[in-house]
Amino acid sequence: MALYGAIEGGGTKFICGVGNEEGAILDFISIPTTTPEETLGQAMAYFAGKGIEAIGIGTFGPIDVNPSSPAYGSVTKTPKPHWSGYDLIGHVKKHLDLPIGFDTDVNAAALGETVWGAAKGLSSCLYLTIGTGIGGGAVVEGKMVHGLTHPEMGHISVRRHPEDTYEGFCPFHSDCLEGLAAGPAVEKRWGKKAYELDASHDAWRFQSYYVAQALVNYILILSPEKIILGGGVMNQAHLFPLIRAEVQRLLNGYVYHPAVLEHIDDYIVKPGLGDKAGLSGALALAIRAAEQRK
Ligand SMILES: Nc1ncnc2c1ncn2[C@@H]1O[C@H](COP(=O)(O)OP(=O)(O)OP(=O)(O)O)[C@@H](O)[C@H]1O
Ligand SMILES: [Zn+2]
Repeated sequence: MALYGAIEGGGTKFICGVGNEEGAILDFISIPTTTPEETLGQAMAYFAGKGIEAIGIGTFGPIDVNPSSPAYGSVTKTPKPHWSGYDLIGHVKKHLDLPIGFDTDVNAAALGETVWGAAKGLSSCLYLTIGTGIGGGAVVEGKMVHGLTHPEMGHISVRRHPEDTYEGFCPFHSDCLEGLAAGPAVEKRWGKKAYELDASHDAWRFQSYYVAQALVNYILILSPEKIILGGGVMNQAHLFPLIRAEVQRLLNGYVYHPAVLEHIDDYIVKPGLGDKAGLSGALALAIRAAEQRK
């Protein structure tokens, strides 16, 4: 069976793996994210001699995902030191003469989930990660959503909880969704690590208030057939029922579909691919890139 390379590029680590078209990850390594040359140098050394047919890259952004743009495949303007403007695809091409699939980590994860995971068999799904930041990706009618650039679902505006006095930490918008509900916001607001807050803590009432508002907006705009919530903060599994109930409260019967009205436990779910959603998504990107070359 043919082998494919996958890279999940994150702010703290790059995970590189080799898998097959059944979605099996046969091997992977984790490389710390330092400078682009150092990190990608190690990644390219890993793939050398592995016999892969194509490579998929799902990465943190913002990135240029427009194939007709001169900067396609590069990181665009980011506050992250060393990475602004870096040509990721250019680096990979110097080492591997293969079809390359390229997208955001979250668009890749959404794709992987529709191919092998919780949204298998569906033509749409939304994947939201709530970690150090908040990022969302979506597949609609079988394709990742792109436009002017790529979606930036973490930075939407949400209504403030009336009891919340925390100013928010987003350097661009202060109290956007990410500024109020990513892991660092929870920790700064309460002065404790998120995993130290027990299930009855007010933190989770605030958290579900914000995340549910975001999901309601995504539901109303994109109408995804499945919503998948990943990222470190969602390890707090008790958030799922809180978020589902709040989504139903906010929609108030308006989206008249059994998925939302009756089967919401099966509509807003954790990743079917677990902590491999991003890497499997990159694998799915590689397979798509190989198919498009044919
Ligand atoms: N068990 C947990 N409970 C609550 N919060 C957690 C838990 N584990 C990690 N977090 C929080 O999640 C954040 C890290 O998220 P994650 O593990 O998804 O890493 P990440 O890849 O750096 O995030 P990002 O996708 O934004 O780059 C931290 O703010 C951390 O406090
Ligand atoms: Zn923001």
